[in-house]
Amino acid sequence: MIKARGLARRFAARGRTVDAVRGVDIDVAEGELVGFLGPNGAGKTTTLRMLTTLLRPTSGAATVAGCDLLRDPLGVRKRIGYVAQGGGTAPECKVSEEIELQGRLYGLSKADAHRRGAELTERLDIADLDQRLTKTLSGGQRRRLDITLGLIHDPKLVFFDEPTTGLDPQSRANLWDHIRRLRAEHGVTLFLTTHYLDEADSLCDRILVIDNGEIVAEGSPDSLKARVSGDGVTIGVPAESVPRAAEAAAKLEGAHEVTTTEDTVRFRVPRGDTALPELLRALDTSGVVMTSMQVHRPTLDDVFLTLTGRSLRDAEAGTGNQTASSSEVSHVA
Ligand SMILES: Nc1ncnc2c1ncn2[C@@H]1O[C@H](COP(=O)(O)OP(=O)(O)OP(=O)(O)O)[C@@H](O)[C@H]1O
Repeated sequence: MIKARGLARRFAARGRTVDAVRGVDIDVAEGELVGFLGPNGAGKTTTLRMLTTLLRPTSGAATVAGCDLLRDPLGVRKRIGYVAQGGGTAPECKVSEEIELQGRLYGLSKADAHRRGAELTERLDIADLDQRLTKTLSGGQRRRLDITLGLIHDPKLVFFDEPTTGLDPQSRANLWDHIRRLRAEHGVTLFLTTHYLDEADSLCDRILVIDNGEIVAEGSPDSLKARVSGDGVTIGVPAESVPRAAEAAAKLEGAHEVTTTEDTVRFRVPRGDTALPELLRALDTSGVVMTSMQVHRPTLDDVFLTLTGRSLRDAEAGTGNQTASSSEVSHVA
């Protein structure tokens, strides 16, 4: 469904150049649900905009839904759906009018637009909202309307840009269910961007991890997590015992990545559950009283940390969108 090779995009802004995407290869097979995961500013939206013909690549080539991205952008547009980050609904429009308008834009007859709209809103549990003004919808309802609009022309490949950003946890889980059902019942291929680790983990068959414009890892959530060697263990100890506790942890078989804070010791071991009794004995012998203990299976954040040396959460907080405020000087093709 998607085959991209060396896709790159450079922006020039205020005399500076930003290599937003640095030659990525992407393969997505029919029926897959693939997530594009990375921190703010990693290049997710830029890649998505290239794949959906909204932005011309600086270099590289791609086939999307059977059409050549550069030679046949119209063919690509007809065959794909795109659910953008902010959504595109007009606030004073009724839901039914918005759906009809979108259908007509894609060349459907009024009757077909209504039929298809009714089918989708029914599946997305917003069928009873068709007479409401779009500005009165909740965040979750609005996202489901955005999805209806993106799927009105029955595309076989749909791009979602951060589908659940801004939603509360319950609405997010609800939207995930809808997305899963769309795939199961319509056989749609889905490509979504996200910076939520739990979203990528629970929703996607396969994840591409992007950082700084480059794909740094790719695989199923489980296979990515299997790359992180071992469980993470964090123990709390009184400040004066930290050096002794760290020493005891480092002596455990297979222990690595031992780090300390003022009152905790963290490390990785192949099996956290079996290492703990041994650690407790060692701490006892050294006269250290443990105040708390946590063992966690590897997460996608650990994967990101292992790959880049930074936690995805820190990357979010720290380096985000350095040039977000710079004006765009390179325009959409
Ligand atoms: N029009 C533009 N002009 C200049 N720089 C841009 C432009 N669009 C994006 N960039 C820069 O390219 C880099 C990648 O941005 P992009 O929006 O693709 O990241 P992202 O991973 O989608 O981030 P987010 O999760 O915040 O949406 C960032 O450094 C961004 O500031």
